[in-house]
Amino acid sequence: MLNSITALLPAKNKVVLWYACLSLALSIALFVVGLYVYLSTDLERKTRLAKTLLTDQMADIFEELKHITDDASGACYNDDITQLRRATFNSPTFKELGLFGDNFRVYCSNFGMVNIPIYSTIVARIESSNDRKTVSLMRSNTLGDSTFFAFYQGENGIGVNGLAPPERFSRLVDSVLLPEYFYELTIGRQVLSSNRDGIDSDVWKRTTVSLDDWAMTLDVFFPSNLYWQRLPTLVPFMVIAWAVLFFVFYAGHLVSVYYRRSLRHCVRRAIKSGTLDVYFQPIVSLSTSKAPEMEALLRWRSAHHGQVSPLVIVNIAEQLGMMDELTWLVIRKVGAFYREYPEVLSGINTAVNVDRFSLLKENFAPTLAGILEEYPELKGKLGLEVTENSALNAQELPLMVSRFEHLKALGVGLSVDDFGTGYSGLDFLRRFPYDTLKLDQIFIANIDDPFTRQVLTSVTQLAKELGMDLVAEGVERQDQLDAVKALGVDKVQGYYFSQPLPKDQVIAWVERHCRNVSPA
Ligand SMILES: Nc1nc2c(ncn2[C@@H]2O[C@H](COP(=O)(O)O[C@H]3[C@@H](O)[C@H](n4cnc5c(=O)[nH]c(N)nc54)O[C@@H]3COP(=O)(O)O)[C@@H](O)[C@H]2O)c(=O)[nH]1
Repeated sequence: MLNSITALLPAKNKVVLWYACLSLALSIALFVVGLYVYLSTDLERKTRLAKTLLTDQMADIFEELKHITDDASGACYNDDITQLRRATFNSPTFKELGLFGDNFRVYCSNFGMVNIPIYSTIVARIESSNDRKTVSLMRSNTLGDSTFFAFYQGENGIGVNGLAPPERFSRLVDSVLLPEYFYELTIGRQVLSSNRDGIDSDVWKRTTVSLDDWAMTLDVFFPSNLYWQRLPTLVPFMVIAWAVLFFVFYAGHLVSVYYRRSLRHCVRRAIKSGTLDVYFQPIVSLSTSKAPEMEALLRWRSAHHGQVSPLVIVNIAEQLGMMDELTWLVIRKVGAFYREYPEVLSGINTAVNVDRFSLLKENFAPTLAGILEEYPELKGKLGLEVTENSALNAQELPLMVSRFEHLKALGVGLSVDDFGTGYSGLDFLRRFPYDTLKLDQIFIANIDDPFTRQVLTSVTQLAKELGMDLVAEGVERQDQLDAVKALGVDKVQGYYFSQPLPKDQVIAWVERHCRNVSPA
């Protein structure tokens, strides 16, 4: 049903409605389950507390009785009666106290001299208990039915029994468990205190603890109506929790949307999913008027950020440590391009830009060899363009030479990109077996400048002497083309001939210009 409602709403409202429903369901669940857990835990905790209080109370009672036997004379003199009366008056529990002898007959009480036999079952329990004490629940002449009795016999044979109405004994339990819980406190099978009759609903949980020394058992019940009475009182808190959860979810949603739409995240996703595009820019040979080479260049239109410059993508990939992944992605796309158009591309090489730090890595050449196995169409057709944007240190220099040799052995061509702007000086050219030197477009843009022209003349001569191909990048106009021609540069890349093009357009371009290359 929610689906059919949300189908009618605009996207933003749908999200709000979903989070509102989710947070409402969670806050209800939180309080519904939480209340049950709370009451169950509370029941356990209060039952344990009641047991502790009962145990302490028993200890106090017998301490009280012991004092009385310590001072008793063994007869029922006035002093004994007075002492019993005083003790009864001061006792928090007992309403009546009596003394008994080793024949287990009560001979003296706070009311005067008496002669009452103690039941044989109780005598047996006193005699069998370790410290000669027991409790019982029975009828007494003075306090009536269900009187709580405690018996203690001292080492001198004189014993004392204390009588109390059960509620005097159980008031501590009441103070802990009432009014929430129902309970039943029994001695043996006799009920000492209980409000169990009041349970008028299902019992959801029952906890039982025992005071084994006294055969006392405390049963505590958690009735369902306690739960249903409490639940409505939590509604205001549920509403607050709903609002808080909604705020947290919605804020989390906005943060995640912001993150997912961030350029960094979009670039990562595009690299992972391989949704970046590769365009191709022809490099034209002036001597043959054909395009024997192309440069593969990244292109990407993001749904959220529009057209993103390859420089930005490369920069983010560097920060994310994904440069290798990016390089392999581009090379595979070039491989797939060759597989798609084997005939048109049969005489054309393609260069891919590579980060110098990727080249230094031990696994670079082996991984590239693996890709060349994957795309045999690329063998002998792939070139790498390396820009020297930072100087190599003493350890990197020999390493780079060996990496270059490995790559050459794979049949991969190597070009110095942007020559003249980075660290690619003359010493650099001497050390590395580059095939091609690409003049940076800044020189072509300033080709009218006499000093620039002087530099270009020297570089062109040097490239020829070293047996390297020379490519002039960034040729846009006829005068620039004439100038590079005059310098003796053979290969030209630039908008004068073509912009970087998507694969189907570059195929059309190659087919159109395969014989005669003219300006775009
Ligand atoms: N590691 C990788 N780096 C890459 C990859 N693809 C691109 N890049 C790097 O981004 C730089 C910018 O590339 P791009 O915006 O594509 O610019 C190239 C050409 O479009 C541009 N060009 C070519 N002819 C002309 C011209 O006549 N005028 C003009 N204003 N610009 C022109 O020059 C850039 C050529 O790049 P390069 O030869 O590499 O210097 C680019 O420099 C790369 O470093 C990639 O896959 N991996």
